[in-house]
Amino acid sequence: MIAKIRRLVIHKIRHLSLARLCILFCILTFLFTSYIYGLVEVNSHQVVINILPSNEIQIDNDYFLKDISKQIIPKSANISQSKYNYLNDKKIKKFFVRVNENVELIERLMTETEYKQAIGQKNAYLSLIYERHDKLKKEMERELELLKKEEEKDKNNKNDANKDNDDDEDEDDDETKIDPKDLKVKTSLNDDESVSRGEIINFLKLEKINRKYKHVKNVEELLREYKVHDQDGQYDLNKLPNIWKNYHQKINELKLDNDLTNVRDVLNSMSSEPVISCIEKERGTQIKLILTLSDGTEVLIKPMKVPRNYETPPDHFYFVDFERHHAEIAAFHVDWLLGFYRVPPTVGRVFNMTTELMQKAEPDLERTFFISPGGNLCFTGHCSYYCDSTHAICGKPKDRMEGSVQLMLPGKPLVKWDTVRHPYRRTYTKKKKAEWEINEKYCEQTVFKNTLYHSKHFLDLMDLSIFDFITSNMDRHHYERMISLGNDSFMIHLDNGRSFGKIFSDEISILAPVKQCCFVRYSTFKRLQYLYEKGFSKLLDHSLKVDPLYPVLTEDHLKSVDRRLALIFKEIMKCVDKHDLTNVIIDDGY
Ligand SMILES: Nc1ncnc2c1ncn2[C@@H]1O[C@H](COP(=O)(O)OP(=O)(O)OP(=O)(O)O)[C@@H](O)[C@H]1O
Ligand SMILES: [Mn+2]
Repeated sequence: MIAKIRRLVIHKIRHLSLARLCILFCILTFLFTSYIYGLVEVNSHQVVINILPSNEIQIDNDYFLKDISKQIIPKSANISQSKYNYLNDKKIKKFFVRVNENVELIERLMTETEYKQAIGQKNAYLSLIYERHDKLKKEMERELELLKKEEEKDKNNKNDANKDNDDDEDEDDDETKIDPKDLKVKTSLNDDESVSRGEIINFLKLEKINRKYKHVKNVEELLREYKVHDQDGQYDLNKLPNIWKNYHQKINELKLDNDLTNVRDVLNSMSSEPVISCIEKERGTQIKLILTLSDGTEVLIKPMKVPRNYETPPDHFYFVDFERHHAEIAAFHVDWLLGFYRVPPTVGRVFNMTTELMQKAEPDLERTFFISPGGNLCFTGHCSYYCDSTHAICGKPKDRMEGSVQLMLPGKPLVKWDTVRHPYRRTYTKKKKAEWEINEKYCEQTVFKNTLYHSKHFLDLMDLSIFDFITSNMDRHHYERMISLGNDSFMIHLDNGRSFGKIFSDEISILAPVKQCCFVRYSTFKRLQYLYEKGFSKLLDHSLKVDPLYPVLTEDHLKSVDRRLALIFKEIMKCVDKHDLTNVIIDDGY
């Protein structure tokens, strides 16, 4: 009997281990096939399972730093100082002390006489520009009139001579006609003129006084004005999607909406609202989709093309670099931590390509969908770069696709945008260098002389350079502003898809505006110091935890932002050696 029981137990155990073996085998096969089919994405530091999270993303309220003046330390960000070796940089620490000792000088308001003098100088340059503009316009008008008179004469002559042969000539005439009304103001002074550094500093400082009296316009006012002048009810808030009430209306001349609750709601809805329609964004060099969500919100999608640890190959130029969805998401968080609020809310989302994209796509786009030999759903779309089947966007696996989702900001006819060519634009050619790359004096010789930068724009440009250096974005050819909110409205930091392409090296040329012009906005400096002292990468990682595609940045990417922050201080310190502290760190009241 005992022997019988023993045999039975042994048999059971054998059976059990066989079952265990079976389970183990199943798990291994699952992991292996998942890996092969891309269900599991291998990052440099951890394995992420790409499964759509629950609809509600949990957003941690603590991490968003609302206002620099309050300097809230996120409760849950427990920062271990020892991890950040750079914090021991004695020179940077000493520099902070020095800045602190000079706060009164930096923050000092101009005296009345200084103010009047600065305004006088600024207006003198402006009137010079407008005088020239008017003169040129009048000359053009005169020429146009002469041309018209000659034309009439010609016509009369032709009518008299032979009436048959005038078809070709008419076309030629059309090209020479430029309407003087379309003449853009040339904002730069002439080559033989110059503006001194001292003058520029005064122009920037007078903004601090101007700001006190400035009315900060917002989109809500534009809506009200529109209603007064136009009764078609196009912008009737009762009919407009909620996003207008909850976000767009609060965009103002200084920044996008930075109300934590609003932004949290926008991120939540963008990552979960059902898709109503899907079209391709026109005129893009790389594929971008515009989706309308069920709550009426319009969003811009950049699909995942490369994994998180993708590095731009050393032989690839910035202008052929792939756009990266994770870069768009990370850039939003960097901008928020820097306290700029100039990147529209951006969040990650996993799409069902069949039901959310293909079935909602316009016919032209829908036709580009196909099933790959690997059995995954793919599409190419239409664009000038990478919209061919070798670069198709394919589900990983089947029809699951990651993408960045960015809120589309309001545009025409309510809000007019202005696009400005960046003065430190690269050439977008393989061989030619831009002037700023070969001329160390480019800032004084060109930027100083542009009256557009005799305003807070100049320090906005420095902010943009700092932001782009941190995110390593070499693709800043233009910048845009909502000029309906005012001529000095903030620079919108759009199109960050080509950032975070370098991980282990830093592209110091992105910092050229700061290096050459040697200015940094005081509030930006304080913000950078705050991030440095608290641990930038730690805060950034913490911030990114709210995203459904976390981890958005690899650990090496995170390390790179710490490294770059330290480099920014080193460049500012060099500037201070050259020009003195109060001529570099400028308080323009913004
Ligand atoms: N979130 C947004 N809200 C409103 N308009 C936007 C938004 N994002 C982009 N746009 C508009 O679309 C334009 C093109 O966007 P983006 O720069 O991302 O595309 P692009 O095709 O990559 O440009 P390029 O490839 O030439 O650099 C922008 O200049 C802007 O006018
Ligand atoms: Mn672009």
